[in-house]
Amino acid sequence: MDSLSSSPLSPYYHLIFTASAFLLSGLIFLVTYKSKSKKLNLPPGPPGWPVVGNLFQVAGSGKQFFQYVRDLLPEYGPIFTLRMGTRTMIIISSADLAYEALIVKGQIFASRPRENPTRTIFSCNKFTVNASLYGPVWRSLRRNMVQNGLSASRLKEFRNAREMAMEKLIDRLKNEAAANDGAVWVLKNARFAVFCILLSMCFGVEMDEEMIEKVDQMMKTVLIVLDPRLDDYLPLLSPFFSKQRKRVQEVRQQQIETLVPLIEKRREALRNPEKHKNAASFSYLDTLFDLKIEGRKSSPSDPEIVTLCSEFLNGGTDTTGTGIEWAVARLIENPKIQSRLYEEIKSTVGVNKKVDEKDIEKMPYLNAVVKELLRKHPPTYFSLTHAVTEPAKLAGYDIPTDANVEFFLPGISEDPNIWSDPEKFDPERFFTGREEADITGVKGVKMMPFGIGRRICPGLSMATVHVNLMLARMVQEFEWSGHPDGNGKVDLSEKLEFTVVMKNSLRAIIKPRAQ
Ligand code: HEM
Repeated sequence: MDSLSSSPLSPYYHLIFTASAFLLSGLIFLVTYKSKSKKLNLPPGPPGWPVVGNLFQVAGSGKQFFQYVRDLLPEYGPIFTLRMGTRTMIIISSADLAYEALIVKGQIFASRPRENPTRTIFSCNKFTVNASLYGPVWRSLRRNMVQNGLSASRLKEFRNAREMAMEKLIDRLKNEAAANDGAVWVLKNARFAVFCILLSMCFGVEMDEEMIEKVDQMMKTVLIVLDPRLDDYLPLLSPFFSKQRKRVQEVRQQQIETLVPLIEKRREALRNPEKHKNAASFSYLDTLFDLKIEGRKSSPSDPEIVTLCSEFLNGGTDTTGTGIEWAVARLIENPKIQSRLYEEIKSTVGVNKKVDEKDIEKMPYLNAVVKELLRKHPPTYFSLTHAVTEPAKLAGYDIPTDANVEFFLPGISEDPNIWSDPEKFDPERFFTGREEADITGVKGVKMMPFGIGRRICPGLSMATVHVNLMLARMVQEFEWSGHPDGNGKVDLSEKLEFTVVMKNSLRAIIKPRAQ
């Protein structure tokens, strides 16, 4: 995701003239760059300008970045280069090349690129699972998250938290609908529900709704300041961004001040369990206090713990919420799919019992709807940015170690060469077994909403449970239809907001199901 999941750079477009003033000083860079890139056989790409490369073409195009990339595919094919100021981006959009890079040459393509200064501050100098270079720190942090935080047995322990969050979600929807002639906002409510689950898994302490809102608001503020700026691509311009740099420091401070009290509260609960009977018996945070990191003597500091907890919360909140928003939109657009799903729910759990996560495995149609959802609407259109650990080759081109290697996911999951009717939202393709796809990529790649290979999303299993469970509960309780403002129809336009959400946030009408 990195730079790619951001909004376009158009607000900075006026700075184009300022940038021109720097062209001269950038000439030295250009000469060095040219002599370096001459020796390299980089993938082709649209011709750019000196120093700034394709940066202003992208920013001035008026298109979202993913749209800009999508429009280049017919001309430049499955692997091409964009030069964004000092960054070289290599964009890969074919299943075969993704498989070759991330599975066959998985170890070489498993690292991350250098970060911009803002990200370095929030990642505590790459001390997170997602940002760390391929090496001992990544191994220690990832192993801890997968084996201690997100293992199957740990996931079971949080069943209660999931059930409570589902109850709260249904109540919130009922109350909102009652106050608004049946209308509810989908993304906001789904996001909140998953955030509650992740918060309780992360901190293991009780929180009232006000505190939950406060942490959520803070996380959103962090995402906003993480949006890339022009000086991330043209560091020469950084003197113009001192106000923004100050803001970054303030937000980081605010993040620490919001989360450290929760960390302290958990420490206290662990020290005095008899006084904190409502605290969970386990939390992700517990695994961080004395975590051993290969090659390091000290366990994580409080600011590092803040960063690791934020990663846990951020990784699963918007991604899952976005998935639910698109799922509901598709069910409104296709009432037959919605009825069929409801019929499956009724025939699996009956009318009096609420769907729980054990039922999900017995619902092949629900599973097919969710898989089709992740194919057609991968919540992030780019996987996180990769980098190679050593100079490499892909499709005969050079991949230098300082390049950002980006995987454009819809290029794969909507490829007409590997999918029939890829444009169509059609769960039937998976339900009937007409088409199949191994989501982990091990047996071959056809879609990769969670990435594949060594850096595959460690939250895959949990996230799949969350999406299935939430969707099943929402459909079990309510019949969903379009809002009268859109004449009952849904507008499927997209926009980038960390994840790719609906351009017009989905407002739906809900009607409780007759029991
Ligand atoms: C529907 C929900 C989710 C989607 C679509 C999703 C998608 C992704 C993608 C595309 C990547 C990048 C893989 C790569 O680098 O090639 C990723 C990485 C990651 N995800 Fe998720 N994710 C989801 C939920 C979660 C959850 C619930 C968590 C944890 C609580 C999580 C934590 C992470 C972490 C830590 C990484 C970095 C892994 C690494 O660099 O080794 N994600 N995810």
